[in-house]
Amino acid sequence: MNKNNPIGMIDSGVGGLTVIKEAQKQLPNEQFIFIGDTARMPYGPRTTDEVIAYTFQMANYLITEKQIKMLVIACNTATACALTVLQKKLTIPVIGVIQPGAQAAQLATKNKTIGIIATDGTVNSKAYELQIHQYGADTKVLSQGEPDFVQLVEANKYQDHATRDIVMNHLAPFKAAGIDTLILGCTHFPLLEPFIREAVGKQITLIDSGRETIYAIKQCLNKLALNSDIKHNHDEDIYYTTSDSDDDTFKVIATNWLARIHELDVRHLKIVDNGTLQHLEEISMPRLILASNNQHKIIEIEAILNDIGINLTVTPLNSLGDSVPEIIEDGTTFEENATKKAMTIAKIAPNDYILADDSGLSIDALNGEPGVYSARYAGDHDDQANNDKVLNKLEGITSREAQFTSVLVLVGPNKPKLVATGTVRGLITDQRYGDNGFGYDPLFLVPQFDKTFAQLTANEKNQVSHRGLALQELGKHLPEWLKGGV
Ligand SMILES: O=c1[nH]c(=O)c2ncn([C@@H]3O[C@H](COP(=O)(O)OP(=O)(O)OP(=O)(O)O)[C@@H](O)[C@H]3O)c2[nH]1
Ligand SMILES: [Mg+2]
Repeated sequence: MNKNNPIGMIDSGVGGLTVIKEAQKQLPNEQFIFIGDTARMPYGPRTTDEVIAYTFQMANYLITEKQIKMLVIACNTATACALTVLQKKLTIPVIGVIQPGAQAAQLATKNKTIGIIATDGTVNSKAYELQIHQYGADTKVLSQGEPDFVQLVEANKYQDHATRDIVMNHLAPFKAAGIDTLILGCTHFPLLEPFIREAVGKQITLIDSGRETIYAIKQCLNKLALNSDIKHNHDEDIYYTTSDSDDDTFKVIATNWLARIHELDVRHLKIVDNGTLQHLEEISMPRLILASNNQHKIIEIEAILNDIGINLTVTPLNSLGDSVPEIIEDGTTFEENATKKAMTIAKIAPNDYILADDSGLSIDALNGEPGVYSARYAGDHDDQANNDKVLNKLEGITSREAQFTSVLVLVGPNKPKLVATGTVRGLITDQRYGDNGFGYDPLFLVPQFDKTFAQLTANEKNQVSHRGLALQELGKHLPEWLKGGV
């Protein structure tokens, strides 16, 4: 499991945003991908089987499409119904909100009397009681279902005056009940915290289960050495909803509640008949990052991919901005270097496909030189000096045979690396011919055309070049590779 992969978080709707908000504050290095199942909320009145099924669907999407390293169920009802089942079936760690909230409440209570407000589903499951009693069997627990609170928050009425009156009314019994600690046992409820606080009084400790869950996430990351070592900017977090794409209530609440400077990346997931979740654009267009700083190569690769019908959005490396680390090409083979390029970029873009090319010219009479040193044979990417060095070294030598090699390495989320090689044989001329192409192109004569690469059009070069052949080879294995996983 790659520790730089994102953490998935799921909820029935906007409630989990209270957990995300705390997580964004306390875990600056992690990237979060959130799903709010707004199309099927509220979960409170649903059957256990339904909640388990929905929770699995979201978990499956996040695991297969987003390669999450950990799942947080930021919903009390879903935790009560599905946590144990998910923990058994999934291979990644799964964390719920109930145990951390129960533990914090047990630590906070002095008079051993704890109140809980939650959805009916959570209250009926008795999940909090069970947990609380694990830490102290004699603690008195008073639970109250508050399904209306969820609806008020989801309808973006959590700051309304009328909502305040409802909260004051509903929570009045707790004042008389002698509790000293109240668990907000639904992740929607922290949005109502000011009203809840007013209703129960200052002396009562409010436990926000979601906030307590952050400690559990931290502990788990530490224990499994899964802390991301890249500082993810939380503006990269993605928020999915399952309701209609033109319903922007979620975005309004999320923008207001999370108060982030950049516009939130809110996307829509379609629920397909069999319960699978799909993001249509993401399905048709996975991103392919070309891990190369060589613009000539990028242009060639884009043109060839287009030619052979590989329909992916190609992202050049330089569009990733400052986050791209330096890649030291100290391998002894083209494959080693190409792998290094691909893996370095995969670390900063774990959810994308990455294609790297390492290539070079190998001259028979020079024992394969310049080979992996092609880019820096005489001077670093100094084509003029590199060409001169080749011509000088071959002066008086009649054997002019040479070969270009391109080794491509493709990596992708949860995929083994795919390697494809292309080679083209030719002759080194005694002077430069032609102006097209780059690198050693003016010295590399292709017998079939009796022209150097630099005298061929881009299209002609791509038909026979090492890079063109390597990409054709890659294309052959691509459909199978895209289907498979590690
Ligand atoms: O005349 C050429 N026609 C080609 O078609 C070609 N392909 C590779 N080369 C040479 O080999 C080096 C690769 O080195 P290389 O794989 O490290 O690439 P690079 O450093 O240029 O870019 P990057 O992909 O590493 O960012 C390049 O710089 C060139 O000198 C070529 N020369
Ligand atoms: Mg290079």
